[in-house]
Amino acid sequence: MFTDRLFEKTSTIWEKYLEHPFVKEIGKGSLDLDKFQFFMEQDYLYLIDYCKVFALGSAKASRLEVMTIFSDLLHSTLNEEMELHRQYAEKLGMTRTQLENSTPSSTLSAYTSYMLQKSYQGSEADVAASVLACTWSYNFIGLNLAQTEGATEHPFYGDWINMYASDEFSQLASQMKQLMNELAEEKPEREKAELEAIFVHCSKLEYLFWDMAYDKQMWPQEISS
Ligand SMILES: Cc1ncc(CO)c(N)n1
Repeated sequence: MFTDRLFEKTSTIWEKYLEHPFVKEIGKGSLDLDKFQFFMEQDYLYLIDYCKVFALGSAKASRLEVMTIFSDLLHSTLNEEMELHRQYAEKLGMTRTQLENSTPSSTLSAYTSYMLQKSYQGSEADVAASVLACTWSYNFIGLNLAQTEGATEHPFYGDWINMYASDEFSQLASQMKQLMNELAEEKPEREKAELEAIFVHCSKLEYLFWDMAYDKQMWPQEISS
């Protein structure tokens, strides 16, 4: 299957997610709150653009079935995944307005600009390739962290792990994989290679996003005003 090929191609990068200190410290429950807060602020902005990408998928869908998958993902991201961020923001003493108006980091811009550009320009298959690494890798990480002793019961980070390891989120990830397989099946090798390149690029950007969060990377000090 096409997604097996994608997984093989990115397995080294994906293994590195699990070794990343940000991910490991969420699992241990020891991650500094300020790093997590920075991550959630950037991730909320990320999810706003991610929703737009799903909307583009719906607009470009050739069949109602595909339109439904993209719109279901849009709906659950807006109402379930982003609700997790709103709840964490409340615990961290942030208002919704603050959450929506954070300054986008350079890594965030690089990531969402890339997904949006591929999705505006390309077909429904390009949209699927642009979002697949996101949905799938968070489920991969969530399921992995859920195996760590006590991680899902952690009073602060447990909710985050439970969201991405949940049956509902696993269902969304497998729907996306299935859709990618269906859409790639009929494509010539040249187009498959293009879809693979999008997936690899997004997988690398996912790694950069963990790095950005752990180091709370914004713009260089001298140009950040
Ligand atoms: C950066 C990033 N990738 C993927 C997901 C999963 O939806 C997320 N919340 N944030």
